[in-house]
Amino acid sequence: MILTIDIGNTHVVSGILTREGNLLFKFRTASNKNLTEDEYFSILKNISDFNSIDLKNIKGIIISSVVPALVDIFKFLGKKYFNIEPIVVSKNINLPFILNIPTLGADRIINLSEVASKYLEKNILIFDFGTATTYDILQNNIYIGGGIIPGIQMSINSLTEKTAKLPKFDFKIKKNVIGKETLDQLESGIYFGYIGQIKNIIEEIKKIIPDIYVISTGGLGNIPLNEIDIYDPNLSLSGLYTLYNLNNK
Ligand SMILES: Nc1ncnc2c1ncn2[C@@H]1O[C@H](COP(=O)(O)OP(=O)(O)OP(=O)(O)O)[C@@H](O)[C@H]1O
Ligand SMILES: CC(C)(CO)[C@@H](O)C(=O)NCCC(=O)O
Ligand SMILES: [K+]
Repeated sequence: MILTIDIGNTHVVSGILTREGNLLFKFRTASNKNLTEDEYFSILKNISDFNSIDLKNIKGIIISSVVPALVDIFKFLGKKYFNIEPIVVSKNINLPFILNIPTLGADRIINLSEVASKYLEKNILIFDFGTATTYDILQNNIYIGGGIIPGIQMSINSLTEKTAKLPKFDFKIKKNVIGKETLDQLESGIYFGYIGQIKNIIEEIKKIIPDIYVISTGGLGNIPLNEIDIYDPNLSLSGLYTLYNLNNK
């Protein structure tokens, strides 16, 4: 079995897959810099027991992180509990696409790796709706660039934290762009405003690459937009597995 660990700014998403790549289960923990490798292991052990998985079968670990302070904790975990030196995703490992931009986040590298190996013939645009929303473009298997905007939850949080009278609310699909009460107005504004940003970005990119195939991922990526061709909530996890196989000597 293989353990995949995707460390984001809000959540760490871990997965356990069979050697053949079947996902047995995945779980989310907060990206807590104060947690030790022992505390994280006890969470992993509990959830594995619940799923009747014997962790002694783990033979490989791969980590991607956009939080530098959290990488060591998971490397320690690998060594202490599994006697494994985890593979850490960076631009310096074997990648199935060409990457010439040195600053790209590891979470974006894993998404790109998965689409590069899965959709060999296509030009691809990936949206990832995490803490930040990112978009990335792969053309002829070369990473040509992308963009970064505030995440949906982050936009909601800053709007309600910086104002005395605006209540907390959840992102949800709305029919009315004209809101009535405050809550209704917040929901409508964020929904149509956010969707509008995404539509406009896709429209502008299609002026440059008309035949681009659009994939979305991330917890809030399941937004109903005709412009998005598919939603793949496990893109990051599959990407980690793909990179494990490319880099496991
Ligand atoms: N399994 C889930 N159940 C309920 N909500 C979810 C689930 N997964 C994601 N979400 C929601 O979607 C949001 C985005 O999730 P995602 O895992 O893509 O990114 P994140 O954890 O917020 O950010 P990052 O990956 O940058 O840490 C979460 O903040 C959460 O509100
Ligand atoms: C943009 C985020 C925060 C998205 O998680 C992450 O990918 C990151 O910190 N990236 C580093 C900068 C870059 O991707 O260009
Ligand atoms: K993520």
